[in-house]
Order: sequence, then structure tokens, then C-alpha cells
Amino acid sequence: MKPIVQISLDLTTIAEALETAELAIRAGVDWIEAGTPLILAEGLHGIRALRERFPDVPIVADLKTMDGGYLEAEMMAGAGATHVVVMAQAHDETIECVVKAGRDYGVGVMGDNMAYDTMVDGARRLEDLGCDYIVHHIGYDHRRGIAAAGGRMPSPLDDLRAVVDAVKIPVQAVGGLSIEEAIQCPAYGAPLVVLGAPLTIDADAFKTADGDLESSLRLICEKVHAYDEVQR
Ligand SMILES: O=C([C@H](O)CO)[C@H](O)[C@H](O)COP(=O)(O)O
Repeated sequence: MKPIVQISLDLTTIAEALETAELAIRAGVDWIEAGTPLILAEGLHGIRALRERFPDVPIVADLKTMDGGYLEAEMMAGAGATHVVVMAQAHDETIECVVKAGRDYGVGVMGDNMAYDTMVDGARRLEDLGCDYIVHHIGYDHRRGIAAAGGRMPSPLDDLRAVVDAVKIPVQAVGGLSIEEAIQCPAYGAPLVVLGAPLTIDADAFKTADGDLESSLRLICEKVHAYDEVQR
């Protein structure tokens, strides 16, 4: 598939999410992610507002579902999400319910391997249970905790190649990627590139970052879109 750039709107108001998404789409971003903080703060209203403003843009609802999977996915699909996220740590039945809702409502299911004992095994399990994409994810708190204790901050690139090789479905790497790392994802075989907090959002304040965000995003999109097909 052709590489896709997704912006994660880890913000807490609809107004700021719309403003940041507007700018991102102008810069060439392909998919919008309603981040977990936005879903918590604004719920389905946030998804509906994004859908109304951007009728044709795919919207990922980063639900991080752990239980009650069918209803959560169904509600997000009804509000206009095109993709939902379920955790590898969830029970098999929950992942299966989200996959069933995905099939029933025509939304893509992304399985997130964050905090799974072995991230490669988590990715394999998510694929076996029917997910359409893998989110290979180093958690925000986890990586910051390691860094605060003086350790090297883990990067999703560390195991990205192994995860890509373990599954046949498309993979995205998430969790503190720098601009340079984000641009490299397609070269690792991961066609979905997520621009998260370090690039776009002030991670400490959950506000849009200062600086010329639009120009930075445009540059990143140009570089990622310059890649040929990624083989999956
Ligand atoms: O899912 C996310 C995280 O768990 C906080 O909710 C973020 O959207 C995702 O990690 C992308 O942002 P960065 O980690 O800052 O790159």
C-alpha cells in the first residue's frame, strides 16, 4: 500500500482538534486520529465534529478498547469513525467482538500491542484474531518513566522490523517518534506513519505545539509520500 500519514490529535477540546486537523489536512496529512484524550474529553461529539468538518477523511478513534468491544466500536462507527483501536491485552472475545463490529459497520480494526509481554507475539495474536492493522506502540508513560529513571527511552523502531516480519497486515509504529524516525517507518516496511506528541502536540500540556507546524507537517508528508508502495 502507499504510505499514509496520520496525525494523532491528543488534545482535549473540539475547537483545538478541528484547528489542528484543518492545518494538518492542508499540509497533506491523510488520516486524522481522535486521540484518547480527545475521546475522553469530548466523546462521540468529538468524532461527529471531525466527521462533519472533514466528510471524506478517514478518522481513527483511538479507543484503546479493553472490554465491551462491540458497543464501543459500534458507537464510534455510528459517529463517523472509519477505524477503531482494540488492545492486544484484551481478552480474545473482546478483540473478536471489535472485529465483528468492524465487519458489520465497515470500519477497519487496528490492534495495539502496547504493554504485551512480547510485542511480536501481541502483533501475531491481533492478526490471528482478525485485526486489519497492527499498532506497534511504546506507551507514553512507560517511555517517559524509563527516561526519568536515567534509562534509554525505548523507540517503536527498536522492534519494528521484527513486528513487520511477523505479520502480513499493515503496521504502524507509534510512541514518541522524532520527525526523522517517523519518516523512516516505510523503509522498515510500516506504511502507516503516525505524527504524535513530539511532532505536533506539546506532550506536557496536551496543546498544539508552538512553531510553524504546518510547514513541518508538509515537509514530513512530502517525504513519506515520496516512498513507493510498501509491500502489504
Ligand atoms: O495513543 C497515544 C498514547 O497512548 C496517549 O494516549 C498517542 O496517541 C500515541 O502514542 C501518539 O503520540 P506519541 O506517543 O506522543 O507519539
